Amino acid sequence: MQVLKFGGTSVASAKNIALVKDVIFEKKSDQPLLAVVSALGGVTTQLVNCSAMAATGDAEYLKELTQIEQKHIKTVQELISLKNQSKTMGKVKILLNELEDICRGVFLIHELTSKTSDKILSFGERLSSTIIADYFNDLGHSAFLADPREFITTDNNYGRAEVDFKATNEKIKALFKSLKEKLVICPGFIAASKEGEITTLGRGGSDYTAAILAAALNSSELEIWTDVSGMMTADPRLVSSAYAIKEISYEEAMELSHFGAKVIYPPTIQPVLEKKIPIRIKNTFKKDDDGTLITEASASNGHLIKGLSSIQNIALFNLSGSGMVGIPNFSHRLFRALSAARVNVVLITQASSEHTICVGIDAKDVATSQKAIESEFAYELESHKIDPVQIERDLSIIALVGSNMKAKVGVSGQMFSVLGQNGVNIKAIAQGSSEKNISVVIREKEVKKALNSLHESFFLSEKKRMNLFLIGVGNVGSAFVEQLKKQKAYLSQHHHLDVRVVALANSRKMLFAEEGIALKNWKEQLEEKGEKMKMEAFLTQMEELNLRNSIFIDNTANADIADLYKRVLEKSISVVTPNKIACTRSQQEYMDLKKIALQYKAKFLFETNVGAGLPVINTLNDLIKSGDEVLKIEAVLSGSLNFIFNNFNRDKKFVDIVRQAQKEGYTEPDPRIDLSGADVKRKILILIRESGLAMEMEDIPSQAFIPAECMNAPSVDEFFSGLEKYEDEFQKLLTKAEKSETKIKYVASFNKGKAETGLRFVEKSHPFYNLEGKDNIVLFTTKRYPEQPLVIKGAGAGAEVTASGIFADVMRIANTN
Ligand SMILES: NC(=O)C1=CN([C@@H]2O[C@H](COP(=O)(O)OP(=O)(O)OC[C@H]3O[C@@H](n4cnc5c(N)ncnc54)[C@H](O)[C@@H]3O)[C@@H](O)[C@H]2O)C=CC1
Ligand SMILES: N[C@@H](CC=O)C(=O)O
Repeated sequence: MQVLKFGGTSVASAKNIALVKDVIFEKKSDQPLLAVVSALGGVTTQLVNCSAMAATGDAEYLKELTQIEQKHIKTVQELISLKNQSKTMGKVKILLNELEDICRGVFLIHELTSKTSDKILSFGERLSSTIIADYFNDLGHSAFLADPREFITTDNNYGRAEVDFKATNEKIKALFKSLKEKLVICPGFIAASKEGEITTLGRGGSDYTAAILAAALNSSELEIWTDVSGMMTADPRLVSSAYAIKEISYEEAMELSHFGAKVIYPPTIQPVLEKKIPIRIKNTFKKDDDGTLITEASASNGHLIKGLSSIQNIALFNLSGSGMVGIPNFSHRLFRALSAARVNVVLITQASSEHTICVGIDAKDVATSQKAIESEFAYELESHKIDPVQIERDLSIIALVGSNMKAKVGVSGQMFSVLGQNGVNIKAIAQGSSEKNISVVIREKEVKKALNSLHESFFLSEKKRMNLFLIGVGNVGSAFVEQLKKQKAYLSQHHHLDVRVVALANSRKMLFAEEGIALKNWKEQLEEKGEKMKMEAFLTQMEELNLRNSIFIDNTANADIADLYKRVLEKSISVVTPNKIACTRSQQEYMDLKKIALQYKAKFLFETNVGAGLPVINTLNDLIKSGDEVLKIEAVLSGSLNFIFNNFNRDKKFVDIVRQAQKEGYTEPDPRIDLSGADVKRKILILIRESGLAMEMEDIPSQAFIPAECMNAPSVDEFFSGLEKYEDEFQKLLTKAEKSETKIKYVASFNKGKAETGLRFVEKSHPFYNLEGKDNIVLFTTKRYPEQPLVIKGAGAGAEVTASGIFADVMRIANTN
């Protein structure tokens, strides 16, 4: 006998029931088939509401009843051919009339006993099975309508009756032995007491009916047809990359279902589990999907875990106090008090110091639990042997589930590190010695982020998603987005990375898309769909989205945005920036940012602060980390000034070359920052600090080569006019260089604790002499490179190279997280 169970969604409408028919007709086997059906989707809830209303004397119950009637009548009309319709309609009407009479009785006497409630609820399955059996008969497939009241015998614990398996199994075997029909339709959920009264089997009742039948009839498999394609690796409403698990063991399935994957309700599968009958979960709406096969011992999926589960609405009770230590009776009293108050404890942890004990319960039980605990420990609380009970709400439990975790080192380490890197604080931890489940309690608002980052980390074949929040889409920012657009497919294929731009902003507009902005026409989208840029709104939205692996990229030269890094890092969101402002504020502020990044497990990366895309800071970091010491730095650090002096000649005016450098995207948004030497001062300061030394901007002297009047011009335009006026001064610099057969370079140096910046006329023999175009050069003389310095040289300005440096920082974060 093949046993299939169809849940409420599978039989919610005539259209869905037709899909059930397809599933049944496709079973080509000669074996008879038994289909256990639930009530039409939503009907059980309607019956509960209807009877509750009737019991309180609310005449509105009639409306609910009418809706129930209409739903069934409509299903008959849509499902059964005209010639057979009146027969089925007659049966349905009889049942509906009976239901109406019972509800009227409840309404009149204002009383709903659990016995009557079971009677009322039984109509859901009785109606659905009657219609479905007649539907098959109408299609010419003789179907037998079984009545579980005749063969599932229970006690009279109404609402959740206990099955008498001995009697039940005998009756089932006897009945099915004599059946001639190849197709049996059986209502789930209902049974009868020994006295013949209708009873119901409680939560998951239809699954239970199917499991009882499959076990009694020794079926080779039990199929549970529902509206999902099996047990998923995580809740698909929270983790979009979750997928159906192909094979899972009973134990794993029970761990997962207990923790949220509500495809099966563990107590209901007990009968098949005892007989080791496999259960297959299938999707009525996608019948060709594989589904999940649940067996005694499932094959490995090649990963450490089988799935992730989550339960929301959890509250934690924390009891602590010196009076608890070494008192054997303490936990017994706690759990007895909770049990007496009918509170289900979902999670327990106790520190080995015995100084605290922590229990997780459903948030709806908070008041009851608090009352029970405070009353049980009234004396200890009053005498301060234990501290006042601490309650934390708005929590969730998430758990890693899988037998493969057993005896594997580092699983919980991986879990905690992934959560830590994403700023998810763990409030409590529980792991049984079976090592099949590691549960942690976290804040409810972190659940989505936590599940997604764990899912990515434990199912390595999946893509790891990186979420970018980008402010500044000028020269550098635009080049970065364009590079990302080109590289997206490559990153996905070769690095398993799904890098998404979740937010884009310039100084006027900002645009957010949680699932990522389509980069094809990002500029138009920002213009057309973007809302007014407000920094606070940008940050709040980014924080509220609370996405895993988030990176804030600041491609501006703005001080107010640099002010935000602290707040961003404190949310465990990494910061990548070419903006030099944050790193060149006071030594204390610079150190604080680094400390905060470390504390919140976020990265603060700014490779492009010096030498644009050149690997200057990373090389220096590697030297220092490996124990080297910087003795001297000599460098040309301004791409724009190098470009200007390399192109300045008798045929070109100085101001025109400066304009060209700006046009080419080598200067700062405000070119006065370059021409004043401030940009170079910032860069050498960053190198000194990254060498592990302390210094302030004011400690670095610089020689100005631009007349003060020009530098102090109130606007960039007036600055350019000023440059024009002082052309003769610049020509003098050229004459000096020509006469001395030198080249003009703006040089930064650091030696014996002192830094300097300024113009130098370098001779042919100097390594800076042949520095072309917009190139930078950095010479590090260190303890390990004492004679020949370590040299880094190449393009030191320009949107493309800078963008690629930012890209490299993003990849560093993606690869370490
Ligand atoms: N151009 C280069 O070669 C290099 C530049 N950098 C740095 O890159 C950064 C960006 O430079 P560019 O792209 O050349 O500048 P840009 O002026 O072309 O672009 C700046 C962008 O920031 C936006 N922005 C400015 N203030 C804003 C605010 N308050 N809110 C939102 N958006 C704001 C602007 O709208 C614009 O989209 C600067 O910090 C610069 O020092 C670093 C290395 C090399
Ligand atoms: N304006 C800078 C580029 C960015 O750091 C330069 O000219 O070097």
